[in-house]
Amino acid sequence: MSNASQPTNPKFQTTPYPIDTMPPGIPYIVGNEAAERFSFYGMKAILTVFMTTYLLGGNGETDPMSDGDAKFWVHVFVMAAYFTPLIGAFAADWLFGKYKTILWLSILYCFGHLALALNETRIGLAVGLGLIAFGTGAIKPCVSAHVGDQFGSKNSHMLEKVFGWFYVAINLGAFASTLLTPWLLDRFGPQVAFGVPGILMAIATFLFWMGRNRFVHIPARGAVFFKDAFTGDGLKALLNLAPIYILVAVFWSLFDQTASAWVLQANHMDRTVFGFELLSSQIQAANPFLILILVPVFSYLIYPTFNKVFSMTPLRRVGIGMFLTVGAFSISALIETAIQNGGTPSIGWQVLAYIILTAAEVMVSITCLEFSYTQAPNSIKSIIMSFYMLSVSLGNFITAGVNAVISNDDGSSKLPGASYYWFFTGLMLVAAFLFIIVAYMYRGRTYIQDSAPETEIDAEASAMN
Ligand SMILES: CN(CC(=O)O)C(=O)CN
Repeated sequence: MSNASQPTNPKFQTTPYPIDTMPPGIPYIVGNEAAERFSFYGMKAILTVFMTTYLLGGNGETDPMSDGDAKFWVHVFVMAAYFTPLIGAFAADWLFGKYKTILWLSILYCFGHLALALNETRIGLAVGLGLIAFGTGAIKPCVSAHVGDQFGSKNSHMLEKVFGWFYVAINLGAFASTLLTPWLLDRFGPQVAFGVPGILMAIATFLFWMGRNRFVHIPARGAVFFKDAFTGDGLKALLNLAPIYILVAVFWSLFDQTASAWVLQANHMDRTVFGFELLSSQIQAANPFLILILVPVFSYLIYPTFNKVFSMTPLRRVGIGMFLTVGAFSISALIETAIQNGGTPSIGWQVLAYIILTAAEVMVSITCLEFSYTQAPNSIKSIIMSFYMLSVSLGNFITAGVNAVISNDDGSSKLPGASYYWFFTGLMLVAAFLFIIVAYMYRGRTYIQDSAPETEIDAEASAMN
């Protein structure tokens, strides 16, 4: 299938380089992603504390939100940030191609950071978060698909490892910013704390532009896009993947509570580590830090070792990851019981929950990224990636929805204390069992940019066996 449906700059390479080594555009994409994720996670890390402590009213006095409202709005924001990928994917695959879509929307994203840094009221918050949700979400599926587009049949064997390293870059940025921005907020206030992530987003945009002559630019499909996307192979791939994404949404519903419920829980824990008292929002840095350790451990030790006795196919990894998430949330439920009984448990218990949850993330999230890319027909790679990202949006919709339903008028909760955590643990357990059935029934095909698709049987074998 030819990709050259829409004109593109004639200087640009429009098919993968016929090489068996690392494509030359990868360092620019990975560098861009690390800086962009620094900006996103830095801002997100301080969001709950900003809303519940620093937010100003129209009269310039502090006018903070309640814990319940902050939890609700954080999840609405993340839900929006993972809904807009669909818009970016349409823009990229149908009209503009991935490069232009990413570049223009990144500029919009920078303005979002600017609004947060310059206006500390609900207006600045709404405008800033609106622009950021649109920018970060709409570029996200395009960036992931752009990684895959750099590879052809000769170097496609490197895809699994590259998606692993891509994820490491994300978390390198996230780790640095999750430690730094809470400290900036505490020390210098919201303008500096929101301003620094904005500068990093500007650097991310510049880095991406620098890579323009090294990238493979797969052109947009133009008029034939809708036919490709919603008939034949495109529709089949979407329908095959939909049940998987719906169940993976439950994983994200729990995972993203590390930015809300777990931060609020950490307020009631003993956060002293080696004589230093960490801020409750800084504990979130445990996740990206653990990713940096666990990705190589899984790639080079756990998967190869397990593969000798039990093939760790993509769908099996995702299923195991879901059961691990049940374990992680059970620990947070037990921590909550201890707090309700008047205790001040050590933050070490939450770190233990983070270790299990991050192992689950490696198995669910990285696998889904690579799996979604390979299962998507070539002309709608961004679209399929955006449908995967909708599962994150759906997950946060579930969390925001549950929080809205359980909140009483007086600010108390219908699921008080540990019952809140047990509710989500039970939901995850049900989803994990259903996933076993869905994975068993999955039928799909593998597509790489310059090769013919594998047959259903081949792809099924590589997915399940
Ligand atoms: C949720 N992610 C992926 C991302 O793209 O941000 C993480 O890396 C969380 N550790």
